[in-house]
Amino acid sequence: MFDYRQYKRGYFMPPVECNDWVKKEYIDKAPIWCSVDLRDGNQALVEPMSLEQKLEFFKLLVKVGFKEIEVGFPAASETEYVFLRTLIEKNMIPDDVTIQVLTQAREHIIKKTFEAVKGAPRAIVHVYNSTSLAQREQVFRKSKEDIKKIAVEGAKLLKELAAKEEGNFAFEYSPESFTGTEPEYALEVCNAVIDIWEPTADNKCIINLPATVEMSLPHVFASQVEYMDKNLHNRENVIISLHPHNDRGTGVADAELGLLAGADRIEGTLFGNGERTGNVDVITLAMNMYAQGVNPELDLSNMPELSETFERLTQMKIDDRHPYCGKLVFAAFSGSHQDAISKGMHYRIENDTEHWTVPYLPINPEDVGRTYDSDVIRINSQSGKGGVAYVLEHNYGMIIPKKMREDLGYAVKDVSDVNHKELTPGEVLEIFEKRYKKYTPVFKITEVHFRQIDGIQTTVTIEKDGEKINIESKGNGRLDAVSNALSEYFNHNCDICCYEEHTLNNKGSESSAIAYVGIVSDEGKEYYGAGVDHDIIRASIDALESAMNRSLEKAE
Ligand SMILES: CC(=O)SCCNC(=O)CCNC(=O)[C@H](O)C(C)(C)COP(=O)(O)OP(=O)(O)OC[C@H]1O[C@@H](n2cnc3c(N)ncnc32)[C@H](O)[C@@H]1OP(=O)(O)O
Ligand SMILES: CC(C)C(=O)C(=O)O
Ligand SMILES: [Mg+2]
Repeated sequence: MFDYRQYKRGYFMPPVECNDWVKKEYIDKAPIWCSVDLRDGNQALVEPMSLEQKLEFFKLLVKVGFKEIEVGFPAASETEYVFLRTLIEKNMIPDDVTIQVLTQAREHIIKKTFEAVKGAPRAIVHVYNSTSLAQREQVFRKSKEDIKKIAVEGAKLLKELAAKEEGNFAFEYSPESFTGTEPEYALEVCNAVIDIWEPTADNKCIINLPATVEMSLPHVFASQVEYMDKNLHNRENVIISLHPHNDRGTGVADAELGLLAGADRIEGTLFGNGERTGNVDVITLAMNMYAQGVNPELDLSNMPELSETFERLTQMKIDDRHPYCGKLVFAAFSGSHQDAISKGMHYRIENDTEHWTVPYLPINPEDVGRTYDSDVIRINSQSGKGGVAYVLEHNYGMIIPKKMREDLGYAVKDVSDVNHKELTPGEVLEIFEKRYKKYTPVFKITEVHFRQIDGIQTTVTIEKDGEKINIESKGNGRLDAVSNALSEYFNHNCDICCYEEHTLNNKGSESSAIAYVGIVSDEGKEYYGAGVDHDIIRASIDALESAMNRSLEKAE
């Protein structure tokens, strides 16, 4: 049954208008980040991570710069318990990192959690119970008062056990399923918890507002957060944390608007792994800040390493289009994008190396460990001359003349179209060489001599149909003289419409020159050739020879 009428909106708006967040334009500082990869991310995996895998993941999170890491639900399984004990007993928790553990608001589970966390230098104990209308009615079958009591009893037990234990404990409470909870009621429960914990400036507590299941447009969530922000008791000593999931595909928007609405902290995961459609993706959030000139306070400079480790440890796959880290997110196949990127890159070098403004690339791919060579301009049948020229320049130092680019662009596009495949830079070079270098189906120039008498006089020896022929001619310059010789002999126009040359710095060999020559045929069509030689005259004559051959071949 595909019937929309079975669904209705399950969220609740705050009782008063809460839309001050609308006036804020952007997020101006990084929130407190808390990774929940090892808990929420892990509980969503087909095969939760082993001890060794969790240890490696923990090190990765520390390297990225998380200062708060939810390491698990120690009452859940032996692996979770042993992992936590290993971190503590082997002193693996850096001084500036605080671990966090999750527990249901149930006495035996809270007690087991405190046992597990014994000896930790610092820990956030995170307790939760569901508060939504649906969970109250269907799962717990309890009144609002009874559900609040679960939270209050849990909060009391945390305080009591922490007082008995040696250690530096902070507390976090989540009204789980907050997004399906009436905001006034969520507020009442959270305030009851805060009143028990009595947080101070030196010992703040965390109230975590989860979008356990995303139920609304992100602006509704932001209004709910703002309502809590404005009405929580002892607000200055409370850290408001958000924990968005991504059921509607707007987890990032929830987090961003929620931060505008007053939140201080974000719980999320790398690449958005997590229950169902995932937790909010911390990488996208952080990179969104970074791309607006705000320090995200996470080091995401080696995205390929992060991606590889994540995929290996979780068996999850990062989508090719995943923001900032997918394989294709910096790739431009289409002609107009390539052209703009290529021009933007040149503009950057010539005008402003300090700021990144290249069209179509929100950030510099090199910032996250990607390369221009293989990641940005990629060639297929959607590509254009700008992209093809960029690939040759970037990979082989060839600066294709503007006039020649269209001819080359269509030649490359056609090959890709016919073969139905992307072309590597090497294959683009091969097309260039086949088409323009030493292209001699009609004749070959075997010798050229010049004499400087009354301009330039030349004898050009060509080989045609197995025969050697000497042609005498003259011109204003050497190339002009050879062009005249060919034109006269073949009785075919060979006017030069394009001539450019530059040195080619081939790694490992002496530098050579490349010349590009374009000629106009009798029918007014342009034909191009290229030549490479240590001697620039030789390179130019080779280029002219190829262009003339193509022109004659077409005329035949
Ligand atoms: C949104 C989230 O991600 S929340 C985190 C979810 N993560 C996990 O659940 C992973 C780890 N969990 C587990 O390993 C197990 O659930 C355990 C070990 C914690 C508990 O196991 P069990 O007691 O066997 O099972 P279960 O979780 O089904 O318990 C259900 C009971 O706890 C109650 N309960 C569930 N959550 C809570 C809570 N947060 N606070 C208080 N009671 C709760 C239920 O109402 C139910 O009560 P009932 O026995 O009276 O019907
Ligand atoms: C435990 C809570 C915070 C949770 O994971 C959720 O509500 O999504
Ligand atoms: Mg969650």
